[in-house]
Amino acid sequence: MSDLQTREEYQAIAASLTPAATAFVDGAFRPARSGKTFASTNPATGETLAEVAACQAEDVDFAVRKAREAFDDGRWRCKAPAERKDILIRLAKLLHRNRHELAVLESLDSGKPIRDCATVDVPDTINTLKWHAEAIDKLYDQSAPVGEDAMALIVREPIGVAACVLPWNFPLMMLAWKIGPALASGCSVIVKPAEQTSLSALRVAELAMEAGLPAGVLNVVTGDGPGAGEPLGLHGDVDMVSFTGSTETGRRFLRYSADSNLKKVVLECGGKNPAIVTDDAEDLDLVAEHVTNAAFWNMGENCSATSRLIVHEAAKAPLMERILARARDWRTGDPLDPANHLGALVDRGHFDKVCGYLEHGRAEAEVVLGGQGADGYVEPTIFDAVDRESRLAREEIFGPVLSVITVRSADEAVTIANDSPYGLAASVFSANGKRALRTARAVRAGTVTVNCYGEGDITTPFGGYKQSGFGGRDNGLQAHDQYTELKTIWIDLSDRGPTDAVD
Ligand SMILES: NC(=O)C1=CN([C@@H]2O[C@H](COP(=O)(O)OP(=O)(O)OC[C@H]3O[C@@H](n4cnc5c(N)ncnc54)[C@H](OP(=O)(O)O)[C@@H]3O)[C@@H](O)[C@H]2O)C=CC1
Ligand SMILES: CCCCCC/C=C/C(=O)O
Repeated sequence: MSDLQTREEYQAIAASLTPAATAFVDGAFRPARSGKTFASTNPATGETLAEVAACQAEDVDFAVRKAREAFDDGRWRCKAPAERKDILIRLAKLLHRNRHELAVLESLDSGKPIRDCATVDVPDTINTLKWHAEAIDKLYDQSAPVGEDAMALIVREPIGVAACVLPWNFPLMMLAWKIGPALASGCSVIVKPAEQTSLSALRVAELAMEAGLPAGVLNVVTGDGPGAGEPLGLHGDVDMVSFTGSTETGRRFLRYSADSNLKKVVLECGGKNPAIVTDDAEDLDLVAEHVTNAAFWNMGENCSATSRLIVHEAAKAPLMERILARARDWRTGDPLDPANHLGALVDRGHFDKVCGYLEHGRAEAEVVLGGQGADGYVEPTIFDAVDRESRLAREEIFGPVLSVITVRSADEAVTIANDSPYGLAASVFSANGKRALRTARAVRAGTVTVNCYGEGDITTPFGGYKQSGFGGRDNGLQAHDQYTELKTIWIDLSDRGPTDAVD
């Protein structure tokens, strides 16, 4: 049964909110030392939701010190695994109890439609934390096959202080994708939310304390990239950074690491994700449903959104007819109205950027749907006859914009799909199983879905090839690799005495 409330109920929740807006460090809300703040606004109305602490290097330094103390004295990492599991499960339960409030906070702060916040973002956040919590006391270390005269243990240890730098498109979900495995691994964590969307992370940190997480283990430093993100990236006592955002900023984190302590860096960056539809694709209604969802869900503000439809000329006309029919049904408007599929884009700067692409597309390609933005909203837009070399075909737009490229063979489709600096996600639609799988293997992307579109789920690793990703994966048990080091402990079991020679 749907957990959705009515628009009026969501409005009442919104009116009752007084979101915390300072940093959260060592178990307490704290303003930035400078006293500076910045406004967090509701992109749908322009209204200021909160004045958020603008943390800078000195605040970051304090947070790192507190996170390090918490790590070193073992208040979290040395707890019995079952006890850590219980605390994180308590947190998941608290999130569930506060799910409507969290969904509204997320929608107000980001412009995302409440229907998605309530049915995808918040449930996925809860499930992610629960899943990693459940794993804590079920993961075993290993012993290497080194023979009778020794025993070699391969043990996982938490890496230390982990910095999680978040984007604004899935503030809660990306928080959970990172703090879930980081806390499960025993790390201390410092979260840097995107400046547009700090509020839900602060609420989660507060609820984590209520769940029993020791002070200093989960900290949130609010602020912008240069003010708070850069000092985190450059800090000599941060052991790793897990980043989701643009490829350009991801590159900066590699430089920060090189210029400081060679901290581990894991990047989940942009995408220009193709959906390949071959001439033998069957059930075009289903294909249309997947493509529409993949392109326009979350206003296309999704690194794994389908932004290129690469379709065989034989399947194109009937498919486009079906996609258009569906996309026309997607309503855009007030994010707090559960009837709307698309809300507002995250802020004016991003809206202007997407509108720049629309203007370019109107001049370079054929508009078959939408093509205009107004007052912070962009309706589903489809451009046909897109030149594969054009900006529409190559650049990440991060809006509800689908570019259609027509091909004459599956090989041509794969060549175009791979002709991108990105390699995050792709989908292939073909009724011929062999061809579908061959194509899936030929596309260079971290996730390829066959005859469907999806992001996978918590059990499957998520990340990209090429400039879409670096250094590791979110989700799945593989996510724990980000936040752990492997240690080999070698024990001599031989009869050799201490004076026996070793060759
Ligand atoms: N892969 C993905 O999921 C995402 C991709 N993008 C893409 O990136 C484009 C730009 O969006 P934008 O918000 O600027 O994304 P960014 O990659 O710049 O932001 C992601 C995170 O990095 C932080 N950051 C920004 N600059 C720096 C810096 N110099 N040093 C350290 N940290 C920094 C941001 O902080 P702050 O925002 O507070 O400045 C935010 O927390 C979008 O249009 C979209 O194409 C955006 C978001 C997510
Ligand atoms: C229902 C799962 C949606 C996952 C979206 C993942 C996107 C990540 C990103 O844009 O960074």
